[in-house]
Amino acid sequence: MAAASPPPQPPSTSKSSNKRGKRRRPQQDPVLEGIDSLPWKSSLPEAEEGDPFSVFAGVNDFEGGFLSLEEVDELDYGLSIPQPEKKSKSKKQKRDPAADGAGGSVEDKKAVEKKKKKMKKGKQKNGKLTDTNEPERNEAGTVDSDSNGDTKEDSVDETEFYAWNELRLHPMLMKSIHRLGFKEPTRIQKACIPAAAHQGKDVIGAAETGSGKTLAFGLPILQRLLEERDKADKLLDDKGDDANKYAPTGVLRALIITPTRELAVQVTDHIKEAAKGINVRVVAIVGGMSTEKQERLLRGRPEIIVGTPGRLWELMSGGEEHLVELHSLSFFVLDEADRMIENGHFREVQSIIDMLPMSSTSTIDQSQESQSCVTETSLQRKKRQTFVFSATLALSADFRKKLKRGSVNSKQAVSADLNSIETLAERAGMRANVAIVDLTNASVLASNLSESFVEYVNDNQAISIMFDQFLSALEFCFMYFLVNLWQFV
Ligand SMILES: Nc1ncnc2c1ncn2[C@@H]1O[C@H](COP(=O)(O)OP(=O)(O)OP(=O)(O)O)[C@@H](O)[C@H]1O
Repeated sequence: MAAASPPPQPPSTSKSSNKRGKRRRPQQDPVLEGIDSLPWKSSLPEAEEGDPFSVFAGVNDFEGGFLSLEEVDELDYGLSIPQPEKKSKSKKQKRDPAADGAGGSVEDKKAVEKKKKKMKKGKQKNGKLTDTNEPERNEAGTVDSDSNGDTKEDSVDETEFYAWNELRLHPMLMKSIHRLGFKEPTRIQKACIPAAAHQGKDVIGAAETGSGKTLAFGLPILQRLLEERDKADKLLDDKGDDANKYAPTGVLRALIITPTRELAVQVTDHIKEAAKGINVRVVAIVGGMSTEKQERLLRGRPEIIVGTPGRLWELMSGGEEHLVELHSLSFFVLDEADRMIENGHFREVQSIIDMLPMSSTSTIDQSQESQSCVTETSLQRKKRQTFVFSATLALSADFRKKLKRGSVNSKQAVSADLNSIETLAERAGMRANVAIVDLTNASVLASNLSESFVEYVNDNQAISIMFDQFLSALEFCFMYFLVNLWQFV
């Protein structure tokens, strides 16, 4: 018997990294030889002998290694793969310049600038109100907000923004507005912000799509968080650590529900833009994204969450800690409430609302109903504001009366008719002194009609015309009577 030939030895790896990418193939196959002759580059770092990383990366052409089998989501798992220091010039130039950000060559930076300008132009063409400094999205569809956000403030002429003065927004928010280049508040913002931010009222706001509703509720939320921080800072000397309770951190402060994923991401980005430079975390929780990733985001304990009803309810009913600790929730917002109802999200929204801590009288019932929800005092409940925004609105004449009766009573009363914005508002515990701002075409038309009627009645000339017409009619009747007198006789 012939002696068994020794197993083929793997080639040395220390000589050339270029060899790594090549698999050994039968030399006689010309096609494969051609493929092998291509200038393959290794996607993995060169393995050193004795390097424990080699186990994963593979030390040679035969072993492969785990990491060569699949793409590793570096961002998700926090795994950083060391890159070889040397990079060929041609590879650099091929990279997407927009992905490079701050680093990169001068050419790259120029390309980024060009791309940004192009994007801005495209957006402005889309009409409606335009955001002059709209941020770029990251791979998750949200905006990377940096901590300073100071881009344009230095060159801002503040007098151009005087229209915002009457809204008395926090200086940090005014900085954001300067940066965004919004010279004046939109009508819905002008009407809603004073009631929501300074009078602490609930708000029902209705205005057409693209009218600036997001900031109409977004700015009051940020305003309150900033005011609380200022207060806590002032009290720090007197009260020490106790001052922190005026500005609780690490708890959910605002829950915003939107009917679609796209809208949730859009609202998140918009609020993030306004919150740039303010240490407030805003996170989108929507269907279609990995649950693990969202759970990770929630572990960061963001103050503001924008989400779609389905995914939010899935996490809440599963007892997700950050989402069920609602004792410090100060804002509950239903955005595009009309679409929420149309899209058949009613049950989920209703379930979420039922998790919210309610009035002091119902606190016990409520805590029994929703197992994992932390209860609160009536004082805290008073502090929660409810905002309902919509593009259309139809409220019944006795809406305020219904609210006065209270959400606890109405809970049973409305259960039969679930399908209306009113019902959602009532159920969410909206207060009777709610500010109702209806700027929809229907309401504008109605008010215009009544105005013209009032004008007509008050106008002397119009009255005299009516009187003349009345006399002519009387005259006509009299003549008719005379002409036909013989018949009467
Ligand atoms: N005061 C303002 N001045 C100029 N542009 C503004 C102002 N407020 C908001 N915008 C811009 O107007 C656009 C529309 O705003 P927003 O998305 O809030 O409207 P919306 O009423 O919520 O619309 P939708 O019903 O589609 O959600 C956005 O690009 C936003 O950046």
